[in-house]
Amino acid sequence: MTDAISTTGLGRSYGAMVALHPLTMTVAKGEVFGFLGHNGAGKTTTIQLLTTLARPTTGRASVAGHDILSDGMAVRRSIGYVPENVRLYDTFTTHENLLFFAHLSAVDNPADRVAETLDFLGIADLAARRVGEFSKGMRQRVGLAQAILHRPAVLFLDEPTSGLDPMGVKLLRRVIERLNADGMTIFMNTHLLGEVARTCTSIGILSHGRLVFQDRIDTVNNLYGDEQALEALYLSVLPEAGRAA
Ligand SMILES: Nc1ncnc2c1ncn2[C@@H]1O[C@H](COP(=O)(O)OP(=O)(O)OP(=O)(O)O)[C@@H](O)[C@H]1O
Repeated sequence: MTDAISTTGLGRSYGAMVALHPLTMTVAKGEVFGFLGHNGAGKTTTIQLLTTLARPTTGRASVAGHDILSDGMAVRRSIGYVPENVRLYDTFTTHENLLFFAHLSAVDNPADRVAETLDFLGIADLAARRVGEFSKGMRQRVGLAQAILHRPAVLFLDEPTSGLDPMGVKLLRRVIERLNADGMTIFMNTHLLGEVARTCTSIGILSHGRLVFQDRIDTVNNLYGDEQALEALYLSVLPEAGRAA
């Protein structure tokens, strides 16, 4: 299997509102895929379908080799997901939260795995603190720890940099690189073109629920050069965004 994600005509409507028009695309194993698009373009909807949190109204998809409709449990076991607003148990400490999730996902040696994951992310100092008192950026980091506890094949990140300070963004970039170097495929929704140019190996751009661009980032960089040029590409496929800018 070479594709981490494969969709065929995958779509979702809410009543008359089409959030995602039938989407056919693949993300190869080992990619860091950046999913771009304006507010309301359908990025979160796509992640919700691929993580089995929402059911498609058309089409199908497989994630880590498992069908999202017929084998949702296997999909959920193979993925990690950090939503834009991480949900944690506020009265528990970081360690208690992670231990709980480690038991839920039946990892071997849960306490060791929690400690390793906290060390890996450089947040061991948060272990004994209660999550309810954390800033958004701190919660994001604990959410990321939770998402990678079971070493998923595919990691979904929805706006992972929102709430992070510049140092946090830099640390996240390094974490993504290290996870990817270990073979994890990363699928991230983001608005930060600079991060995409630096971190991603391929990109897709959604506009009003339709995929309007997909290519490898080195091709984009060769064609368009630097970050400003990626912005120019982005605005050229989203003409209405260009007018608003
Ligand atoms: N549960 C829902 N009920 C009705 N409409 C919805 C629902 N969820 C999403 N939508 C609509 O689907 C469209 C796509 O939303 P989505 O959240 O996927 O966009 P997005 O690209 O993630 O946006 P953002 O960058 O602002 O997070 C929007 O028009 C949104 O209003």
